[in-house]
Amino acid sequence: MTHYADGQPTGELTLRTLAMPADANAAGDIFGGWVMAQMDLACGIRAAERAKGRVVTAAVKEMSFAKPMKIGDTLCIYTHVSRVGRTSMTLKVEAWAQRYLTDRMEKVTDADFVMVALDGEGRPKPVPSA
Ligand SMILES: CC(=O)SCCNC(=O)CCNC(=O)[C@H](O)C(C)(C)COP(=O)(O)OP(=O)(O)OC[C@H]1O[C@@H](n2cnc3c(N)ncnc32)[C@H](O)[C@@H]1OP(=O)(O)O
Repeated sequence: MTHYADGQPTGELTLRTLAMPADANAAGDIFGGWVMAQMDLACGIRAAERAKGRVVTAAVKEMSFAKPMKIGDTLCIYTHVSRVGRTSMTLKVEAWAQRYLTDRMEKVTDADFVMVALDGEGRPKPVPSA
């Protein structure tokens, strides 16, 4: 049974992937930029589904890393669309590490991402009603 060390994740599980040696420094710690990139990918998936079309990342709000991610951990990204504006969507994003070969889940970081719906020419367009 999965053991969550930092409360329960918020939102839907949107992306899972494995942290590999190429994503780490010499000490085996995973680069923060790699974790951020996976969070961005998850937001792209979730926001495009909500917008029913092309989206782009407009802003990432404050982010700090509470715990390290290590080679072999499975990164689990949870997303929740917390606000829909005219053309923008705010997503609450949480990154959790499932520790290597265990059922222990620890929260690594979280942030708010602002995604904007775009038309074919790359201009902001209204997000359709759900
Ligand atoms: C540089 C890179 O490659 S970063 C990686 C990928 N990201 C990008 O390429 C995005 C580059 N940026 C852009 O294309 C543009 O700035 C856009 C599309 C995000 C916004 O275009 P703008 O002409 O500023 O559009 P506009 O002012 O109408 O804003 C659109 C929406 O985004 C919101 N928004 C724009 N910038 C921000 C921001 N920094 N923080 C929060 N919301 C923002 C606006 O509030 C608006 O929301 P609403 O329609 O729900 O009220």
